[in-house]
Amino acid sequence: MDISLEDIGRRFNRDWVFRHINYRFEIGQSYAILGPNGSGKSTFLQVIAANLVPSAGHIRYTAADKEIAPDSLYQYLSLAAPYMELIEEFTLIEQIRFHFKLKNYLPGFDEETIMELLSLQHAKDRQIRFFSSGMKQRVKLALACCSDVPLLLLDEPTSNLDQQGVDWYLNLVTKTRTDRLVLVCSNQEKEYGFCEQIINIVDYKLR
Ligand SMILES: Nc1ncnc2c1ncn2[C@@H]1O[C@H](COP(=O)(O)OP(=O)(O)OP(=O)(O)O)[C@@H](O)[C@H]1O
Repeated sequence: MDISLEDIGRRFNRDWVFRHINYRFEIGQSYAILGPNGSGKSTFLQVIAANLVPSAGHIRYTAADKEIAPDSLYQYLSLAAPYMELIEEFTLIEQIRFHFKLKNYLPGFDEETIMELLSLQHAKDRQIRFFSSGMKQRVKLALACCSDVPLLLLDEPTSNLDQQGVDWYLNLVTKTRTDRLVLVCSNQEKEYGFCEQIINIVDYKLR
């Protein structure tokens, strides 16, 4: 999966969040999207995920030399973000089974290994709405990272995680990022230290 940004911009009403971004994201690389609160990181990620259309420019998605239409992109990506909700009424096992009806498991993972990875076997039949915010964050990250898709999008991946959770996330992402394109929106070094490339969204404001 490669993504080419051709002079893209996004505005809300008359305010440009970012403009004139020309960039190429390549498979096998991890990219950190940096910027302070409100600078446009999440908006940028939503545009890349084709959940928002760019207000200017074009995005080209290619996988195995074939162009992918933006409305098919959802099949190629997984996303973990604070604004992405789990299904609160589901039990943990129902949530996992539901997710993996829509996406395949990354090779080497299945229902059992994900449950082990989460260390939540005791909470298998508990509804998600009774989980702590840190437990929910671990579930979101495990579902996203263990899905067999070439594009992995992580927005503030360590939100609600304690130090042990941060180490758990780093271990998970190290195990699962090989041969994929990974984008991490962040303003905390601890969550993007593994990224080979850095993009500052503030470099693309009001130019
Ligand atoms: N749907 C919307 N309508 C209008 N303005 C919006 C909308 N979504 C975001 N914005 C504005 O776009 C700007 C960028 O917001 P965004 O959430 O992308 O920033 P961010 O860098 O991800 O912030 P944070 O680090 O706080 O999550 C902000 O000024 C925000 O108010």
